[in-house]
Amino acid sequence: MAHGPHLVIIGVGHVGSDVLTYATTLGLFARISLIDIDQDVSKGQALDHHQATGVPPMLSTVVEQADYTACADADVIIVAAGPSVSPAAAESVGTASRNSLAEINAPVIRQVMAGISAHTHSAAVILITNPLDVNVHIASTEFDYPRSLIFGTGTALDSARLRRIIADRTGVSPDSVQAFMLGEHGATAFPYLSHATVGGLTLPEISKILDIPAFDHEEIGKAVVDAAFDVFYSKKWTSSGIARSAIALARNVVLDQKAVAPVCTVADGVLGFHGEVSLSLPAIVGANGVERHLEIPLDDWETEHLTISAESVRRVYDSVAEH
Ligand SMILES: NC(=O)c1ccc[n+]([C@@H]2O[C@H](COP(=O)([O-])OP(=O)(O)OC[C@H]3O[C@@H](n4cnc5c(N)ncnc54)[C@H](O)[C@@H]3O)[C@@H](O)[C@H]2O)c1
Repeated sequence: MAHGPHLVIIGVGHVGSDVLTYATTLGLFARISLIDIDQDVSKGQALDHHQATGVPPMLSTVVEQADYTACADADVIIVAAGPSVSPAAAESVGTASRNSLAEINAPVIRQVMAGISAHTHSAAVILITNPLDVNVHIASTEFDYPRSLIFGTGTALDSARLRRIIADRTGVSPDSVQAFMLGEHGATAFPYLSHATVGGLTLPEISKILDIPAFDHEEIGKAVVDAAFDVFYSKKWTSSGIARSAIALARNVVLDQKAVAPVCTVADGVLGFHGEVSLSLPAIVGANGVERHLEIPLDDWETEHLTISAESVRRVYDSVAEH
């Protein structure tokens, strides 16, 4: 048995398989266990990636097919189980709504959480499956699992897209951009531009210095939300950005980075929420999972959009809640 950090990936379809690729490339884990309801898929992925670790200069990570008993000594569990929106379904209703997955993926998350919590209560569980915020609420409120250890990638991915857009418009590296999307991972996600910076400068300051058009929150918010569909309608799924986001969060846990990231958790005792909904807000992520939320200042537009987002998530959650 390999010693060192242990990652379990549950669901190794398009997204889980990219998570696996980034995880092996990063070399952060000594052992990676794969669980999928389709055992041919988990077996094939495990064999393929285990063989790939023979290629220099990759590390000798053990990649194995597994069942839920592997969760017992996991440090991080990443969940990408359950279907995505099918391009055919999206075409027939004219939109690819993540919320349309609630009915099919709520039972998947209940099955996955039952499997995990039968074997561990100490691994950080990072959820990817959509509708993300609803699934985080189910996992966090219906199971006796430490809440701080359950979180979703949430708007970490949307924030990466936002940083990329601001970087492209200002002509600087995304590394120099500090900016978050907040709220629902979905249509109502909104940009937190009042406190976005480029190289420490506010957006109005950098726009003036570079003599570029001012950033408008409605326009840029729509550009970020649409960015997912630009990928989806051409490639038919999205996987790279989300996989990198999930692995970045796993790294924050394994290396106890205390990084500030917009992750999805039950909002409780922050910005007027009392556990009624899960959505993405800036939080400190380290070895103990989501260690604390930051009570951020919001302007009127941001406050209004946070309320819209919370209402949207809660409505979908109520449609699949088990009372
Ligand atoms: N949060 C995000 O930003 C984000 C981004 C992209 C995709 N997603 C979501 O990630 C999920 C996976 O997307 P995908 O494109 O990889 O789908 P996919 O259909 O390619 O893969 C899903 C995998 O889950 C497995 N699975 C299904 N039910 C299971 C169960 N009960 N237990 C274990 N495994 C199970 C399937 O066999 C399959 O291998 C979808 O819900 C999708 O919407 C989220």
